Amino acid sequence: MSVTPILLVGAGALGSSILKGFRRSGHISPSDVMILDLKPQGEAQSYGADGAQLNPTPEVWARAKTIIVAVKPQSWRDMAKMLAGKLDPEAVLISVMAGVRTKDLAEVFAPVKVARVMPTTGVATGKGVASIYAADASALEAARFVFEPIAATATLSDEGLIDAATAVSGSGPAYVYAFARSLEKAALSVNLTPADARTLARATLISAARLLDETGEEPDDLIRKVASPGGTTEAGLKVLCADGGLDDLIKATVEAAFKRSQELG
Ligand SMILES: NC(=O)C1=CN([C@@H]2O[C@H](COP(=O)(O)OP(=O)(O)OC[C@H]3O[C@@H](n4cnc5c(N)ncnc54)[C@H](O)[C@@H]3O)[C@@H](O)[C@H]2O)C=CC1
Ligand SMILES: O=C(O)[C@@H]1CCC=N1
Repeated sequence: MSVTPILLVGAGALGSSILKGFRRSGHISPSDVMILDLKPQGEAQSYGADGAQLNPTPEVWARAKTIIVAVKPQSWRDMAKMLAGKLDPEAVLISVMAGVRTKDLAEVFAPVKVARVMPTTGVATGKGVASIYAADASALEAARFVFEPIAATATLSDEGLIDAATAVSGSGPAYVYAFARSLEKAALSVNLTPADARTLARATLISAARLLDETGEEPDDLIRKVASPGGTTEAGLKVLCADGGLDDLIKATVEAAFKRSQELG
């Protein structure tokens, strides 16, 4: 199976993160990448300088073996008008768009095979998260080849689960950043300086995540190691988790994102 050259359509927040991930992992080199974007910015430009083809002619991009579509769900049909009928029939199209269904993509791009992937912007670090769904074996293989070196992956058995993955991990980094923001604000309210509040909130989140990663321990076990009986953490957790409040809030958050993902297509 030949995965390259890869055509990335849309080098915005996520597309650029994917490019940065390729740079980190080295499994796809810039010379194996073509980029189509209406207004190519930073990472796309620097890929161009390093050998990627930036907005090449259709004769050139039509040779792509893998097409990664990373435009907004609302603009995919406009983008499709430009690509449909011009792609290599043996190519695989990987959509990272929330909500847009395989059935709709296949209708426009057949006989090109389709995979759906829901990554996080963390792929930029080479340690993102990506959920993968493809009914076709070659499409699944291509999606794994592209994303496994830059993300912890989950292969989903049913396309409907992509909406769930979108709500949990696709959107998830923003929930974590929102928590960081709240912790920083709270640090100010107990009189830390803005600079210290920023450092402590961020470093706490990063070091806690690192411990979760490196120890493989369950959150409950890690909580027990922080929370002394009758101590400060216990006092804080009594507020944070009172009456299942945190569970309820996160559940409602994920359900709202899940519903929106179902609507987006
Ligand atoms: N940002 C994120 O964390 C995640 C985003 N996604 C999905 O990735 C997709 C892209 O999202 P973002 O990167 O956040 O959006 P974005 O707005 O930052 O990037 C979209 C890019 O597509 C380009 N574009 C639009 N129409 C085009 C066309 N016809 N031809 C070529 N380029 C075109 C724009 O110039 C822009 O650079 C969305 O479908 C979203 O659902 C999925 C997972 C995570
Ligand atoms: O907010 C969104 O719709 C996209 C999908 C997951 C993350 N960002």
